[in-house]
Amino acid sequence: MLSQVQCVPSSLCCSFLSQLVFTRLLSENSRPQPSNGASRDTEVFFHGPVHLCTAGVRAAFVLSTQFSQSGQPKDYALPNASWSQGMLNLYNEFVEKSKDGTWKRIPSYRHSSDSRGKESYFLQFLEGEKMSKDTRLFLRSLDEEGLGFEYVMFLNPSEKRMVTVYQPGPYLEGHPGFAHGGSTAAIIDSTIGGCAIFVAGRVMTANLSIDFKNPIPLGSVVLVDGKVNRMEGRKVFLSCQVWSADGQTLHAEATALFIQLDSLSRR
Ligand SMILES: CCCCCCCCCCCC(=O)SCCNC(=O)CCNC(=O)[C@H](O)C(C)(C)COP(=O)(O)OP(=O)(O)OC[C@H]1O[C@@H](n2cnc3c(N)ncnc32)[C@H](O)[C@@H]1OP(=O)(O)O
Repeated sequence: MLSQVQCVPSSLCCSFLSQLVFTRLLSENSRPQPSNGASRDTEVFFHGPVHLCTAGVRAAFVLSTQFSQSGQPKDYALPNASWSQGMLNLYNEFVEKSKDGTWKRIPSYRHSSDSRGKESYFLQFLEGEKMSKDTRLFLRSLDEEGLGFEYVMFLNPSEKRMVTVYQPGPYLEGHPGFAHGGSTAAIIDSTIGGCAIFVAGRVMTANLSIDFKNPIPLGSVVLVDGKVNRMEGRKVFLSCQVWSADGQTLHAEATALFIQLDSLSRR
């Protein structure tokens, strides 16, 4: 099957009120699912008015889950209870590879305003843009662990390569039991987007072409492996493959063109 995907939105803009409504929808209608199994019980419906009391409690919950106990922004690229053993194994493998500096784990925050960690050079370019504190980065837009995009990225600077250890959750369902192709496109776009930002600073996706080879079961673990192939002026050419954790199944292959938005070159 050959499909072309262009233009994946990079962020979701949520007002505070819509966050409250959204978190209530989640609390009323969803139950965290075991991440190692596909779930069909993932549709969200609105049943009634939002009670302020409940919303307040939910808001407090949301805020408390976005910050660690030290008050620092929560780094979402660390293991949580929804990660399967397969996810942990791949994560540990790359943590091990990071000990000599070859690879570098990329921290990941929910809001653009959380992007000031010392290693978050990928996201610093957002600081100059007018985004409110309530603006959520697309792949981190859910409040509960394991439902959507669970992932951690590792950068290999010398190879201009980024791998993402990725476990799609039940909210990303397309065909029953499998990840929607748009969600696969989003994780590919973000993985190679990180590569492109690393070599070229501020960039946008101009073209993303994906061959979907085999469906990705929800709750399974895949490795998204992207790299920069070459740069020509402002054009950054990249490629990416999505493999099952055991390396036996090629789920998707992609090529992409990103365009550098200004002359700021980071490498
Ligand atoms: C770790 C943290 C993780 C976090 C990392 C987070 C990463 C997030 C990644 C998300 C990225 C996105 O989804 S971004 C959202 C989706 N993308 C967009 O919305 C982009 C919309 N398009 C645009 O804004 C524009 O078209 C641009 C910026 C792409 C290009 O406009 P421009 O700057 O005026 O450049 P332009 O002169 O048109 O083109 C420059 C050169 O590129 C070529 N070019 C332009 N577009 C194309 C194209 N589609 N296919 C072929 N070639 C093209 C032109 O021919 C030209 O070549 P020559 O004549 O020089 O040879």
